[in-house]
Amino acid sequence: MINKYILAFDQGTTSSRAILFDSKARVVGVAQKEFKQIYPKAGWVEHDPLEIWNTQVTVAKEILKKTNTKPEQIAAIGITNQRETTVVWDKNTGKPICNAIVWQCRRTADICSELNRKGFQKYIKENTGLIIDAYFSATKVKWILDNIEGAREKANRGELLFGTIDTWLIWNLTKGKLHITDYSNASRTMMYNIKKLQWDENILEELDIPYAMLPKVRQSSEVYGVTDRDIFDGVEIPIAGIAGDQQAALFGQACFEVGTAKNTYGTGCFLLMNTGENIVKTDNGLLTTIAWGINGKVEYALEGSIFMAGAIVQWLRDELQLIEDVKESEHLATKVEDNNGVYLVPAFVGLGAPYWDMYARGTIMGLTRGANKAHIVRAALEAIAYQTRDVLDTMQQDAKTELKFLKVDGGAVSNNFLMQFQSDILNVPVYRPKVTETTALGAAYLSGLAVGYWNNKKDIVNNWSIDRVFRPNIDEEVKQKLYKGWKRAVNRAMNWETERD
Ligand SMILES: Nc1ncnc2c1ncn2[C@@H]1O[C@H](COP(=O)(O)OP(=O)(O)O)[C@@H](O)[C@H]1O
Ligand SMILES: O=P(O)(O)OC[C@H](O)CO
Repeated sequence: MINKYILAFDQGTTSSRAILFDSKARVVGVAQKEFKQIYPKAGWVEHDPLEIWNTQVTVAKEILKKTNTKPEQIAAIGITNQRETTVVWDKNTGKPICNAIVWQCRRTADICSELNRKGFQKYIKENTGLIIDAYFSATKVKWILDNIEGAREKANRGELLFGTIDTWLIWNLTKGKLHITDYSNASRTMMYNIKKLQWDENILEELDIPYAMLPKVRQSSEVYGVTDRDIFDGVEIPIAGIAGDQQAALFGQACFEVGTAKNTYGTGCFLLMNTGENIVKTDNGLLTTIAWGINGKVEYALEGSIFMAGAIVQWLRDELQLIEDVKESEHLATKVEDNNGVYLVPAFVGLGAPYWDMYARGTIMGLTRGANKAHIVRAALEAIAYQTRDVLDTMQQDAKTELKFLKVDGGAVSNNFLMQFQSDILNVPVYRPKVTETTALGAAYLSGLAVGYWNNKKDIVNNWSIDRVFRPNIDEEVKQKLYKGWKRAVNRAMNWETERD
């Protein structure tokens, strides 16, 4: 019998990846392609949807070739994606009517301020679990309909479709047969009612978004359909799992028990805690989100979304050119004894949880003549850990629970300095698993469960194993002083831009 594998598509903010997993959840191979980040104006971020599709399908084909795998050896495809990023395309031509508006894009801040002024905060929080912010898809769709020529008329005639990246990929994989998303992605749009489990008519009406544009919401693990024959050498591969990347990582980290949590360190940082079938009320800057829908049951999570994490290190590399490679950041940070009073507040696209300040901007504070580039690099890494502490403190308070350990994953967890400092500043052990591709793994599990490749969650728990544990090892007084400095620095960064700007 030929070996069967699961193919995961991990469509992230900076790259498209295809990862092949075997039944022990081992990575058989990875193919990855970066794509263009488009910054048309300060605070705006776009992607070309066609480039996203092309890079994703190219890496999928590449990984099959690289590992000598035939399409018929793929038991199922699981899809995970950068969330909230909004694509609107013409149903008849299949062509996007403009670039995708990326989750980080701030162009709809004023639409959000208007919703705030009209007093929609409570309704949005109670029904979508979210905080009104340019981060989520709803105002991005409104912006497209209001600003792209002819869009509103076409939408009213039922000719336009909206989708997050999962929806866009599946539409293309099935040549327009499926226009679907899953609960976890729908819950990030700010127009999905997470209590009633349906698109929210009141929000759609307020933003003037036609219902006909919206995808059908499905479970995160079920066979939705098959890939078009033209894509993988005449073979139809089942598409059987969908989840937003952060929820997929929660699944891949086997955080199935209520109160277990993971933090993913990629472009941003996303800390999610499983709250089971309960919607935990939070008024302190966290989000309530759908973790996944599986076997007819929907489970929820609390989320702290941090917009800039690993991306700060890329900025040090690409814009300041302080380092040549992101890996160098660890060496530089450990070359100095401490941050020398330097704080970097990475509010480049505003601040997410728990501050939610669309008008905050990046700052470097506490510079003196003694500050050198190693201090700035260290401050950048420390900022990732401080932001995580801000979120975790709030989460423990809201969920009325104390975390015993934090599971971590994502590109930046290879940085040992960052992981140790994270444990120090949280005062919680940090568990780094052997497979840190947990986002892709989560999508693989969701699809594998749907086709019987894996039997149940127990298989997943058994596959999870630790690479290294980082334990708190810092003087209490030093820790407190450091964190206090961070809080002061954040204060200075907040509200830098104003609505008028
Ligand atoms: N050794 C490292 N130290 C610090 N940051 C790192 C390191 N390796 C990778 N990163 C950061 O991790 C991010 C990439 O992680 P990844 O999980 O691939 O992100 P995404 O899915 O958001 O594209 C980049 O922002 C990069 O700067
Ligand atoms: O592409 P990532 O991994 O940074 O994830 C982006 C998030 O899904 C945004 O909500």
